[in-house]
Amino acid sequence: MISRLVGNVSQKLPNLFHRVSLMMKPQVVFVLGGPGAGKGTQCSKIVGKYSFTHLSAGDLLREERAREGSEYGGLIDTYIKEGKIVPVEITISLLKKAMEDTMKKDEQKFRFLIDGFPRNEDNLQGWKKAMDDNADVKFVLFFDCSNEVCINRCLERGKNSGRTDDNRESLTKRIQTYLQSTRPVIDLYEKQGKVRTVDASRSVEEVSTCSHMLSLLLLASRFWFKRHVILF
Ligand SMILES: Nc1ccn([C@H]2C[C@H](O)[C@@H](COP(=O)(O)OP(=O)(O)OP(=O)(O)O)O2)c(=O)n1
Ligand SMILES: Nc1nc2c(ncn2[C@@H]2O[C@H](COP(=O)(O)OP(=O)(O)O)[C@@H](O)[C@H]2O)c(=O)[nH]1
Ligand SMILES: [Mg+2]
Repeated sequence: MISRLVGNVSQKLPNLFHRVSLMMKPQVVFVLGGPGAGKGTQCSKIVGKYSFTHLSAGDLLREERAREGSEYGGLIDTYIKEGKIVPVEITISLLKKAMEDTMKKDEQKFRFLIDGFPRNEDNLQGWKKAMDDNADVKFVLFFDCSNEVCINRCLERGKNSGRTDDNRESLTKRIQTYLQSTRPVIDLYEKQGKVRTVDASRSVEEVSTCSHMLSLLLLASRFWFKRHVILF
């Protein structure tokens, strides 16, 4: 009986191992805050200091919009101009690919700052479905400042950014989307004790040297170790 069982298992093992592979498990910080709160600026500075890879959901969507032959270009364009959030299936596939490509190139690059995601309930559910088992969300870095500061910064940025949404009309909608859709996501993580708030109303220099933020990231880059997930 036992030998028959062992025989059966050993016959199946090569097949099983053939299909099993190990993948690095990304360690993730979500970076959230209003439009113009400084997410992109501060992420670039963090990347210069610590071993994180910065992925901006907005940048990935803009790249996809510009990619020749993209089947989603038109849809992304409309959503961005309207200040609405693109359906998560598109955003998550771009994020997943960017993470996989980064880790394939360099095994040590498993710590990610994901900026501008999850922005609404749809984003959150999409992440849970596709990524909850495949990545660890360590905390949410929340750049907090008033709507007025956000709007003024984006209008200032709009003078040179060439972005189709840095104008008053799009900004009014973006702020509304932020308040109605993104704040509830931040509140949800707050209830789980996962939000680390940074006062983003100060100067770029002051925010980037904020000791609270730096100590969190220093700890992360020293003590988050490489982990694997088994894929069948
Ligand atoms: N998860 C996301 C992130 C972004 N976007 C789209 C809608 C956003 O209005 C636009 C720009 O996002 P960015 O994060 O690049 O924009 P900002 O950095 O200016 O921040 P914010 O949109 O918070 O304004 O991209 C989206 O649909 N889904
Ligand atoms: N005062 C101040 N301005 C900032 C800060 N971070 C960014 N900015 C300015 O605000 C604008 C928006 O910054 P960005 O990083 O694109 O914000 P995001 O929309 O949150 O990604 C830029 O033009 C920056 O020059 C900050 O910490 N303090
Ligand atoms: Mg940005």
